Amino acid sequence: MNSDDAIAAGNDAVEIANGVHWIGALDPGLRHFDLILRTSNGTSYNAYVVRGRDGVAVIDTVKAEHAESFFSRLESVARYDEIRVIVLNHLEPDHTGALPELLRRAPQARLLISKRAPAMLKALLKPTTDQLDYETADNGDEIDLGDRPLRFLHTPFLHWPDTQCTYLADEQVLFSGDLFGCHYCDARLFNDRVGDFRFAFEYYYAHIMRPFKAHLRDALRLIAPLPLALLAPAHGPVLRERPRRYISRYRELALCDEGFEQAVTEGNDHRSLILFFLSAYGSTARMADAVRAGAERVPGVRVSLHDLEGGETQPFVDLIEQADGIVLGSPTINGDAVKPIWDLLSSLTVVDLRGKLGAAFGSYGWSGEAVPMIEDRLRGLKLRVPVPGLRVKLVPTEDELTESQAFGQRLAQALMQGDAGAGAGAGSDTGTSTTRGTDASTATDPPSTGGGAKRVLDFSEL
Ligand SMILES: Cc1cc2nc3c(=O)[nH]c(=O)nc-3n(C[C@H](O)[C@H](O)[C@H](O)COP(=O)(O)O)c2cc1C
Repeated sequence: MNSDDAIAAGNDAVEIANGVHWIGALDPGLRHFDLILRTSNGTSYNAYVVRGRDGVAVIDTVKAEHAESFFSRLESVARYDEIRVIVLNHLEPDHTGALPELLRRAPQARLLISKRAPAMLKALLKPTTDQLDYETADNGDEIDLGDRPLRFLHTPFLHWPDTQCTYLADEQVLFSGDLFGCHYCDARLFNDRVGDFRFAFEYYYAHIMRPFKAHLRDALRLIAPLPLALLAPAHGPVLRERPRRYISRYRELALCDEGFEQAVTEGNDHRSLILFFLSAYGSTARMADAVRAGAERVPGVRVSLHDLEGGETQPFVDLIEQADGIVLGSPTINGDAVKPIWDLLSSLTVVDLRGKLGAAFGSYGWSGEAVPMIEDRLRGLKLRVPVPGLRVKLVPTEDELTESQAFGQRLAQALMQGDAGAGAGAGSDTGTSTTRGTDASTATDPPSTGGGAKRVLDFSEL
C-alpha cells in the first residue's frame, strides 16, 4: 500500500521508504503498558522489512497476540524463503513475541542481535526453543543485502541492556527501537498525518528513557552525524517530517539538568539538601525544623523543607533529580513509614540517584520502624546514607531538638565533604543493607564477540 493511503483497513504493508515497508501491528484497545504506563489511545508495535538485491531483512517483530497481522503484512511484501536476516533491535516481548514462529517459517534466516543480547535471548526463549543460532553485532558492524548495507549502532539501555539501532544508509532510515518511540496508535502511521502525539512522546520519554540519560547522551552522539530522512521507531508514528526535531527534543531532555549539575558541583557554589516530612501530631515536624536549622549552619549548603501532607509527590521528582541530598522525615504508623513517603520514593525510579546523599528521621511511639525502612529504601535506590537515621520517642525534648539540629549539621557536613557526583557514595555508606543490584550505568559490556560472530545458544546449559 502506498504511504499516502490509510492503513487501518486490511493487513497490507505500508511502504515508508524505497524498498522499506512497515509490517507492524496496531493495538488501539491497550490501556496499560509494562504495568507502569497508561496508553490512553493504545499503541503500535512497529516492525519493518528492507528489500535488497539478495533478499530481505526483517527488523523486529510484534507482540505474540498480534502475530497474525504481522505475518499477513510480511507475506504481502516478501516470501519467507527470501528472508536472509532477522534483526532484533530490542528483545522485550512486545517486539519478539512473533519471533519463534517467524524462525519456524524462515529457518534459513540469520538472527542478528546486539552484543549484549545473548543472555537475555536465551532467558526469554528457553520455554519454547531448545537451541538457537544467532550472530551478534557491535557498534559499526554491517550486514549486506547485496546492494544495501545495514549498519548497527550500539545503544544499550534504551530501554533494556540489549538495545541497538539499525541504520539503512542509502535511504537514510534509522530503525531506532524504543528510542523516539511512543505509545500512540494511529492508522495513518506517519507523524505528519496522525493526531497530536506530543504528549505521548514526552510521556514515553519520561518513563522509558529518562532513567538512562547517560546512555541516551551516548546514543545521541552516535546518531548525530548520520544523514537522516526518517526515524522508524518500534512504537508510535514513523517520523518522516523533520525527524531531527525529535532528536533535538531528546537532546534537550537528556541535557536539561546536566548543565545545572555541573554548575553546582564544578563551581562549588552550593550543595542543595531537600527535606521532606509528614507529621500527624507535630513531633516529626518539630524535628524537621531543627534538622533544617542545623543543616543551614554549614556554609555552602542550601536547604529547603517540604511538607508532603495532602499533595502530590510527582512534582518533586525534578527537584530531587537536581538536588545533592534528600532527607525524609516520617512518624512510624502501624509499623511503617507513611504512604506519601513511599509514593515519593517509588516515583524516583525514573531518575538516577546514585551517589546522592540520603537520610531519614522521625518520631515514633514504641517500635519505630519508619526510619530504618526508609534508609533501606534509600540504599536500594543507590543513594549513600553516611549518617545513621535519627529517631525520637514521641514528643521531642529540647535536648532531642538540639540533637536533631546536630543531625542536620552532620548531614550538611557530609554533603560538603562527600562527592555528590555519581557513584561517590559506595565507599562511605555506613549502613548495613548495602546489597546492590547490577547497576544500569556501571554494568560493563561483555567482551565483544566482534562483528557478525556466530554463536549457538545451547539451552541445555540452564
Ligand atoms: C494510628 C497510629 C499508629 C501508630 N503505630 C505506631 C507503630 O506501629 N509503632 C510506633 O513506634 N509508633 C506508632 N505510633 C505512634 C506514633 O509514631 C507517634 O505518635 C509519633 O510521635 C507521631 O509523630 P508525629 O507527631 O510526627 O505524627 C502510631 C500512632 C498512630 C496515631
